[in-house]
Amino acid sequence: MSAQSLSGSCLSFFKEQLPLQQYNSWIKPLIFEIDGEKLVLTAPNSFTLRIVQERFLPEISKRALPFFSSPPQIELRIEKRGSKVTVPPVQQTSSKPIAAPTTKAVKNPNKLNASLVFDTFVTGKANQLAHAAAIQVAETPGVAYNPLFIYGGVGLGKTHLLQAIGNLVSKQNPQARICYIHATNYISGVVRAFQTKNFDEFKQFYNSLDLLLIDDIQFIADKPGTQQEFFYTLNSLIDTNKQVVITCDTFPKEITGIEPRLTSRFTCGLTVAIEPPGLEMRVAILLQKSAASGSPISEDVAFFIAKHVRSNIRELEGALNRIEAYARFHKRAISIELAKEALKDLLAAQNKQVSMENIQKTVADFYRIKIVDLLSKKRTRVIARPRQIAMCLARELTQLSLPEIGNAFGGRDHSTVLHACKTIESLRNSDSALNADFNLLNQTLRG
Ligand SMILES: Nc1ncnc2c1ncn2[C@@H]1O[C@H](COP(=O)(O)OP(=O)(O)OP(=O)(O)O)[C@@H](O)[C@H]1O
Repeated sequence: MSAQSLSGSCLSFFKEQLPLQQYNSWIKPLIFEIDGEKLVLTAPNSFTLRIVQERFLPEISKRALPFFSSPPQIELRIEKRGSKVTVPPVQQTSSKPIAAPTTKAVKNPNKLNASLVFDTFVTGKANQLAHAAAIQVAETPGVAYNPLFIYGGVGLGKTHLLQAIGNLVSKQNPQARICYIHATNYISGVVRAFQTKNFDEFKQFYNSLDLLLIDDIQFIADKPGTQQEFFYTLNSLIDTNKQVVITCDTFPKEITGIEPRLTSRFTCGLTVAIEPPGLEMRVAILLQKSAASGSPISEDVAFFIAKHVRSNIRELEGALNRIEAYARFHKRAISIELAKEALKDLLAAQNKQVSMENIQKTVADFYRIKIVDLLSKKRTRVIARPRQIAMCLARELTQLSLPEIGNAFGGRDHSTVLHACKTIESLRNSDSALNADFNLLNQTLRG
């Protein structure tokens, strides 16, 4: 029996049971794989993963039973950059090669990527603080902000900045001992150190670094052994003025499953957000990327793409690549007409509006409140704030008018919706945790 039949069984079950928007958001993107006696489920992002874990796992386990000889172990993963984040062997890089602490020579996908430098990083309001902090840290490692903690949604440039810091430090000081590592690989290193009882070597390796760049730290959630080890590493490096830079998909205090002493250590240097880029910045990125690839596009075309691809920079790059490939294949120059043809599927998908039902359900799930409360007259902060966020998202993601939105939230006045939008806009500037929630919800709803 194959993973395909298992996936088919789950998909058809949930398609019948759930509203289409929910099915499309949470179930359809899942990848089902069978690995021996294990079911591996891969979700496109951590939010989807959390929702699946909380709401659908029992039913998925039930549906999986006939495909295994005993109740299967279920492993959850997140898909990243076209490949899945699993727990591969430890790899690290250094401007001066450093022996890996627990692995034999392996291919090194975590090597510093020479193209991810500050010169190719376009800046704008959404990332200028993070960019400035990154430059300062790269120019004076261990002195300015330690650790530097950069957080933001998927595909917004966190890895790029992390790598740019590594590349600049390496250029300025070729002797520096630098390690760029994805958190999943760090976890794997801890596991191997346990297995091979090689903790001294493991600790020694990390404690000897001049610069530790650790990507997507949220993956160490619910891994107490790794957290303990990382806590010691972090303290040891910071205490000896060695620079640590950490990236994460959310604000430190918002990561669940991480010990408070560690999250509090994360915030003792500088915490900066990267936000989704605005229209002009998306245009600037497209112009830069197309010029770098040798087929510069016009501003008109860049505006056209940027207006339609709003979720993140990785998707912007994807759209540009698709247009360039389409133009090459058809031997035509890039124009708005050609861009429309190349992005036909994407544009068609976008025309399907995000529904009010999906916004309310997603926000309620996210804040763990009931939809009826969201629509009720209750004014307690735990209900009122998510309600204002949902209204603000509805304004941004649907074509509905203010009175229509008010109506959908238990018959409220249009001025209440306007007030909610203004409140959230202002809070997004002053409350970084709320801003991160808003961005995550926005990205999830946009799909
Ligand atoms: N400001 C920018 N200027 C130019 N390119 C950018 C910028 N931000 C991101 N990119 C490009 O967008 C792509 C995605 O960025 P990156 O991998 O750094 O995102 P991320 O925030 O680490 O995402 P994830 O959370 O999925 O790991 C990369 O190819 C990167 O070079």
